[in-house]
Amino acid sequence: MNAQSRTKLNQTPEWTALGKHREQLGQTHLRQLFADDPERGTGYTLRVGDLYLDYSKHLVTDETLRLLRELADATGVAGLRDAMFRGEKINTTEDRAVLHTALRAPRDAVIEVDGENVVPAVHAVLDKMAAFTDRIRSGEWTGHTGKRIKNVVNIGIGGSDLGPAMAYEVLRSFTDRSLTVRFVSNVDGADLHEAVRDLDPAETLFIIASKTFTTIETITNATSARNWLLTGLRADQDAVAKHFVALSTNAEKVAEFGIDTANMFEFWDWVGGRYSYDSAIGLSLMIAIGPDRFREMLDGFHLVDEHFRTAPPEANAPLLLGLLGVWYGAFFDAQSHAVLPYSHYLSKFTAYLQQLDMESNGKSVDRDGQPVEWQTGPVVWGTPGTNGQHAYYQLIHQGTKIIPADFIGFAEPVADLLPGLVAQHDLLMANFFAQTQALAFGKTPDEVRAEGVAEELVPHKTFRGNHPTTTILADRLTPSVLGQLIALYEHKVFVQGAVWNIDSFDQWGVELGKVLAKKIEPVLTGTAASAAAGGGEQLDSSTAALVAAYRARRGR
Ligand SMILES: O=P(O)(O)OC[C@H]1O[C@](O)(CO)[C@@H](O)[C@@H]1O
Repeated sequence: MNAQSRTKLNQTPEWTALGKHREQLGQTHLRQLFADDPERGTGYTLRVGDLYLDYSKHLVTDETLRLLRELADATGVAGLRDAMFRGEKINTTEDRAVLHTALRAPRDAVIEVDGENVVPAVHAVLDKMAAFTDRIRSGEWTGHTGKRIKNVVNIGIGGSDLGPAMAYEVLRSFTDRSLTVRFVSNVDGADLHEAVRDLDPAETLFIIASKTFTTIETITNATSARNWLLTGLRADQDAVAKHFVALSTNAEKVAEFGIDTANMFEFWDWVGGRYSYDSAIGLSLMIAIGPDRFREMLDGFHLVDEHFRTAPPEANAPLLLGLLGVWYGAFFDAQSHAVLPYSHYLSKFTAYLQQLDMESNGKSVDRDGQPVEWQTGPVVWGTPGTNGQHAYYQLIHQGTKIIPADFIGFAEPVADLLPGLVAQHDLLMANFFAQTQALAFGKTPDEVRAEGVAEELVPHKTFRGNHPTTTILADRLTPSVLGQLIALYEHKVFVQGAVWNIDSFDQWGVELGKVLAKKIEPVLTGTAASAAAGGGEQLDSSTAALVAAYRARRGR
């Protein structure tokens, strides 16, 4: 559908129909929905690759799902999806194709951007990464002094950090334990300090990951890392070649920094930063888990890409998850979405999803630049489940807000868990199943009374239930399963952006802060033309007072 001629979302008949349906649904309880349909727990499920997805504990009926699919039809989700897979420039504000799906396409696929098949270049870079990985892991690649590389430090931020840092944690049990792999992102010097303080520079490889190679945090940390290395080795610039490689789209800036472009692993402007960890940005991960495991992960991504592209709407998992989010945002006023993994290895999973979802769909104008009149992306949050149970679950169970949540768990513990710890997995998973049950069905006042609870405590011990959750269960956390999970969320975010008619692939909202920081920094250091006046810029009275207090504390 042409964005220019598109009817506003909240003026479509499909939206109106959903609104009416919501009114009819009223306070209908999940207890009722389950009582009405004994097959609900098995019927409202999908299987995608290795993922078993249960959406029965959602506040939906067959009619809700039908109306939501009609909304997807009316808003042209399938058309936009096909345009994305074809390599059309659907990121209109940046005039770019959106082709992270090409990063995991098989060698013989043909995907064209501006008339050129991009798949051979994708595989050429993957092959180059694999060859480099093998040289590092075998010890063939040595540092400037001839020592074997034992430490790998990835320096990047946002999409050039969160993906590999998350996936490294997730796949720890598949990593080469003889290598130390660390991730530095924060421009706070403490981050780099803690990452390198116990490392031998002669054994350390820095991977500078930056799509643009202009990101101030990354270039600042990379420069400091270079100084640390050269000082530690008492070497000159020549040492850089054996200790620094770059992951970037910008060869000119890489060369300017002093990294040989032969040691650069390329990607392309049609890979968004938050969609990039299966590109060259994943090099640190590939070094940690090896090329074969990395390719298994890509196959997992591809499996879900194909599912999203070809599965019918009623069995299409990303479509379903995306539409459920639209439903709660629009018709239940849900403001946030919790992602609660029951796996310690997924401890950085939600942080990764925050960028994926919130940088993509945190928009308030539509594709034509008109203000939207409906909720867009939710606040995404969460930490591993059992820890959350002893912290914020109270609010999810008994607070005043509705917080749809995803529960992610695995039937088997990871392969190399110490034998004595394997038994704990049943307890972990008992909590996993118990929580979605408690959230859905709650505990009525009568049930509380039946336990002999004093009347004045009954309201406090009642759980109203009816809190919607999705359960995602897989047999085991493997590289392929990780790829499947990430692709599932990528496409869910895509579906929501398509329905809301926003550009999910730009991120103009990060720019203003960057520009202002550039202006304020010389004021802090006293190198601005007129520090008091904000380097020629008039600071507002609050910021001016804060800056003055800072400068005074630093003796300036
Ligand atoms: O890879 P780069 O160019 O250093 O950018 C890092 C991150 O900065 C952002 O542009 C936001 O500032 C993200 O979209 C991106 O992932």
